[in-house]
Amino acid sequence: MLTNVEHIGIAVRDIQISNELFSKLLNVQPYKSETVASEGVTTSFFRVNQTKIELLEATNPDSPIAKFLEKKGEGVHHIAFEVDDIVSEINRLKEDGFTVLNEIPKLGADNKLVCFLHPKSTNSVLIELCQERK
Ligand SMILES: CC[C@H](C(=O)O)C(=O)SCCNC(=O)CCNC(=O)[C@H](O)C(C)(C)COP(=O)(O)OP(=O)(O)OC[C@H]1O[C@@H](n2cnc3c(N)ncnc32)[C@H](O)[C@@H]1OP(=O)(O)O
Ligand SMILES: [Co+2]
Repeated sequence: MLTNVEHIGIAVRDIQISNELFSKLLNVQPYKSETVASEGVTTSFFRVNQTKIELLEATNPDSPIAKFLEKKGEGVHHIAFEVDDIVSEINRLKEDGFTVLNEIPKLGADNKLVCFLHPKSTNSVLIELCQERK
């Protein structure tokens, strides 16, 4: 079951500049900055009531964020949903015809296990599923 929008991922060129912009916009400071080497990203997280904004800067040219920036520029990159049981959600979504990019959940930021659905199977919106790591 997808329970809520866990975060909205936004691709940015310079996370320091964007941290300042979003701190002003949201009137709150980021509560965390974290590099996820396996994804080639540095992130910062802002809490906005029950959801979060995740800013993402590429740490190398092969990063998905670098490719996204090249192709589409800065902007909304993905929507992440919280799930109670990521493995059963992966199985359900596969059965329902969605393309799961990593069938084995991987370590995400902010103490989550994550997977992604290919945008080609979700009306061109990159979807991430996140389960809190126990
Ligand atoms: C895990 C840490 C953190 C967290 O929250 O915990 C993160 O969120 S990390 C976020 C970065 N990691 C990822 O995005 C992993 C999943 N993404 C991928 O595997 C790729 O980026 C993929 C498959 C979505 C796209 O790969 P690539 O860019 O190499 O392929 P194409 O250029 O051929 O794109 C295929 C097709 O998809 C469109 N596209 C690409 N990215 C997006 C996007 N973010 N939203 C919507 N659509 C996207 C791209 O334009 C192509 O469409 P086409 O019509 O052919 O142009
Ligand atoms: Co994310």
